Amino acid sequence: MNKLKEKKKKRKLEYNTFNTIIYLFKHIWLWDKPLIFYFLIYSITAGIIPFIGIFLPKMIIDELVGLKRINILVIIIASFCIGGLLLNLIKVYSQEVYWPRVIQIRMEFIHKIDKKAMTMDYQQLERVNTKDLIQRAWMALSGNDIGVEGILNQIFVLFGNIVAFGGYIAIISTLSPLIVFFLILTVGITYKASLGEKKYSHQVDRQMAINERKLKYLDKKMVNHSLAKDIRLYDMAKWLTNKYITWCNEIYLKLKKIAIKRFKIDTLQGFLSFVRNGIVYVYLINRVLYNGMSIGNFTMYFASIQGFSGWMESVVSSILSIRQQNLYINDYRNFVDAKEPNKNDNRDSMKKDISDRVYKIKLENIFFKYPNSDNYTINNVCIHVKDGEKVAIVGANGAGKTTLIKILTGLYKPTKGKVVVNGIDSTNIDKNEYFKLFSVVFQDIKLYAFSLGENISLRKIDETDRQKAINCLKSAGLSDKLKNLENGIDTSLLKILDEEGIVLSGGEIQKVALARALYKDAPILVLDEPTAALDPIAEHELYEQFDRLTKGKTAIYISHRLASTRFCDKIILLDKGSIKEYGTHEQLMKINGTYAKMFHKQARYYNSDIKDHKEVLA
Ligand SMILES: Nc1ncnc2c1ncn2[C@@H]1O[C@H](COP(=O)(O)OP(=O)(O)OP(=O)(O)O)[C@@H](O)[C@H]1O
Repeated sequence: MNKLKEKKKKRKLEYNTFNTIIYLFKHIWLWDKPLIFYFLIYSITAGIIPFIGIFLPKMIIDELVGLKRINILVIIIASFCIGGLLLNLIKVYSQEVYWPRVIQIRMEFIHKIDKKAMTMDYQQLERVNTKDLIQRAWMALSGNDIGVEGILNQIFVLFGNIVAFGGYIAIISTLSPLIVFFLILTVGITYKASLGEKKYSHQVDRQMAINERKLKYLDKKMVNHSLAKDIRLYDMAKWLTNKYITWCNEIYLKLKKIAIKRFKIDTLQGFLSFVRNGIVYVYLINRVLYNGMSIGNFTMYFASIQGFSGWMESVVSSILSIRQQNLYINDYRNFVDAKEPNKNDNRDSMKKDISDRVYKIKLENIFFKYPNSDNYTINNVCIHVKDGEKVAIVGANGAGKTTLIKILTGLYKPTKGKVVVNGIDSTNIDKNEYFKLFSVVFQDIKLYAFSLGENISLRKIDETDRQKAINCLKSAGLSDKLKNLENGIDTSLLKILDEEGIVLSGGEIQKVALARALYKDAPILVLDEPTAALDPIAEHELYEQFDRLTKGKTAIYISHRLASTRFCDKIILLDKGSIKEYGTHEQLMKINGTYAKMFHKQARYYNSDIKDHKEVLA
């Protein structure tokens, strides 16, 4: 029983329908005030128009059956037609003005998801849960009939119906309040049945968010050009297709269940409407035959009852739909408006404590555990980096080097311990100010299908210091490439948005990333395996220029090529998340531990390479 209550409690919506409507209109007021005006105009005209079709036939029939005055008939028909035409024009105009604006509002809401995803805590974003939340939030904005647009469209219709309500009630209640009650009863039964179906279909949609995420992932992989080689050479098509079919089938089975529920409700609705019309016909014919109801009134009442039934069905469907759309908007708000657990709102500004770009960084007893992991990936790490120092972090695959960099740069919050910059705990420093301290090149470099210049500055091209971007590209070793580009830094990268876009090699991409880091010109340069994709000459040149590239900066350098670490003041050997050895190259060689062993092993393969470096260093 308690479990059931708990389940019910969990399912309770955070924002009720009324709250959501206020939320939406607050945003519309903020983004597009005139839309509310068009909204009202549409509602009023849409509410009045149906009564033209109800009153016009009655008045014509009354006149034809009664006094038969041609001039009065002409006046009636002309005034109703002109009035109807004008109202229709206003309604259609406001509708046509309305829909592109509503799409614009949807775009604004979509952008709120983007903004949230771009600014939220990185660690939080990485979680699978967050990915599902984002997928569900997207659903609220995935079309014209769903979520934000769906609810606005329905409110649009509902407002029109509310205006019509007064008119219908006034007409039908003069006939018989029992008929009104009977009509409401039949519609009430359909409402109740449909509500269950709508809730069920939303639950299915929520589960589908997971299926859709899986399918999207697979879709992207199957058409991804960079995977096309593997797909062919490893004959992966069958394997991927099987997964695709399995996941598609899961979706199909869920949709089938909804379809069956809908079929049952539609059948019930059809049956009720058949019974309702039959009873109303019998009642009205009886009144004409035995109670002296005029043909004009028969026409008016019949049209009103038909209109009212249609009206009620439309109101019920609008209310159901609004309630259903609110479930999607709850999902949206649960992502967009959720408070982040890792967000630190109580930050000091670091600027007052720091002068002349001098940064002393201390990692104090850092422990870090990934979610759902039992073991610490980083285990009691203490590092002190002085200003301008060059520090290398080495270690086997999976030792925790990249994780440590993510902690240092503020992307991950340590599970225990703290990162201290110039004596201030980094959690007390404004996140954006903190990020400004680092120029980082990670292993998984991403290029954007924009111009080369924009890929360097990560700003609009007219906000880019073009000469600085060119200099950075040259420093990163792309002088020759740049010379060959007809449009220089205006050349588009990738062949996604521009057919003329260029495709860079792995090494060139790494150089672009280095140029990007140099352009940012942050006081601390962090390079995670910057030479992994470089040819020996380019690698050689990078070592040669290393001092110049990092001049005046603190540099942290992850590399598997131990020869490169000799440029550094300190070397940290990480093993299973702990610091195993710590010192200069000479010191570590002297103690003849793991570093020395790794160095000797590599030296056998890179012997000639090392000789070259010695020459460079000499
Ligand atoms: N996002 C993540 N979620 C869970 N575990 C992770 C995540 N990223 C890395 N790990 C795990 O943490 C460990 C350390 O990974 P990390 O990438 O820091 O190692 P690394 O020393 O940089 O390795 P490499 O030299 O191969 O780049 C690995 O065992 C890895 O599986």
